[in-house]
Amino acid sequence: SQLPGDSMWFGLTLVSSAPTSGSKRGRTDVVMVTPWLAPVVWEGTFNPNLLDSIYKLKNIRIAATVFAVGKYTIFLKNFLETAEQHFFVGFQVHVYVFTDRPLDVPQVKMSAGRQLTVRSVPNSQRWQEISARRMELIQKLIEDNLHSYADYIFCLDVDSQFHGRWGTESLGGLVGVIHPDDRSRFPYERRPESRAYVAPGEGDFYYCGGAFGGTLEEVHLLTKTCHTNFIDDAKEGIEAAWQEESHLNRYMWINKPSKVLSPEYLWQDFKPRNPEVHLVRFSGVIKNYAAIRPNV
Ligand SMILES: CC(=O)N[C@H]1[C@@H](OP(=O)(O)OP(=O)(O)OC[C@H]2O[C@@H](n3ccc(=O)[nH]c3=O)[C@H](O)[C@@H]2O)O[C@H](CO)[C@H](O)[C@@H]1O
Ligand SMILES: [Mn+2]
Repeated sequence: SQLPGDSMWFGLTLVSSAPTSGSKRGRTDVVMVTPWLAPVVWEGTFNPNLLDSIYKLKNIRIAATVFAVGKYTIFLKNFLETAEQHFFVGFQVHVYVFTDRPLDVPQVKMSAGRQLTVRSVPNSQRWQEISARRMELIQKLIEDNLHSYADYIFCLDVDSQFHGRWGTESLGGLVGVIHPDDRSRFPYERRPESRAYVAPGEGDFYYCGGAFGGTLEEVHLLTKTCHTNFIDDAKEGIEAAWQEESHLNRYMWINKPSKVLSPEYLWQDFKPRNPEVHLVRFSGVIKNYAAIRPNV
């Protein structure tokens, strides 16, 4: 069977007229590849139909984790409904909702091939702990034989919604999302005592804690390492500036992601769209921190 491609891509055009400026598939205004040769995914740099047809043949299964502890259950409905519209549409998707309020998980109609599982987790009096503990629980989920049910996994913040396609173009071994804020505004953990330490001048991108993924093996190693380092830090009385996000950034500095997703994959609703962002696919919703978090 023939794959829906763009024949211009094949043959000698690779040499003479590489599809960059002006073409559907290429951008000159943004970085499209990292210095370690991982693609950076932007709208206009890939052919969605071609990618889908490749992965359809592989019959892939995608797991997604989302945590809704305490009042954060209010975000679930919108998250799940928009995921139905935009997240790996047409593929096998298994969403794992972690919550302390299973009765508050809304009934959202899911298409064939898609399902939802609720897992109970304890509450906590500190949002920092709720956020950080995700690493341990994702690690355990993968260890609990997730290999029988999924090939790839994405771990997402619940206080967010989909607006545009998030699909096969995002697949890779280890996948990070570039934070929408200027890196200088989001410092890495700078205390050398912390296992999340990133020295001045180090760091490639500042990655989001609110979205990452990859193969089960890679995400298992990431979550296990971040969890262990977070706990070992805690034993010495230190908590990284942005909890597990700091540890994730340290991890991805040492272990380079094989694919990097542009800030299209986690924008913020309160933030005006930057000109290089042609499409917001997923974004954090505006929230009243004081009203929904258990502590300030
Ligand atoms: C967009 C983004 O990259 N956000 C990251 C950022 O802040 P955020 O301000 O986005 O953190 P947040 O309040 O959304 O907490 C992260 C996540 O933890 C869960 N949660 C949190 C509190 C609570 O009471 N109940 C609950 O369920 C929920 O899934 C939430 O989405 O920094 C955090 C670490 O400090 C995390 O790394 C977040 O992923
Ligand atoms: Mn969030």
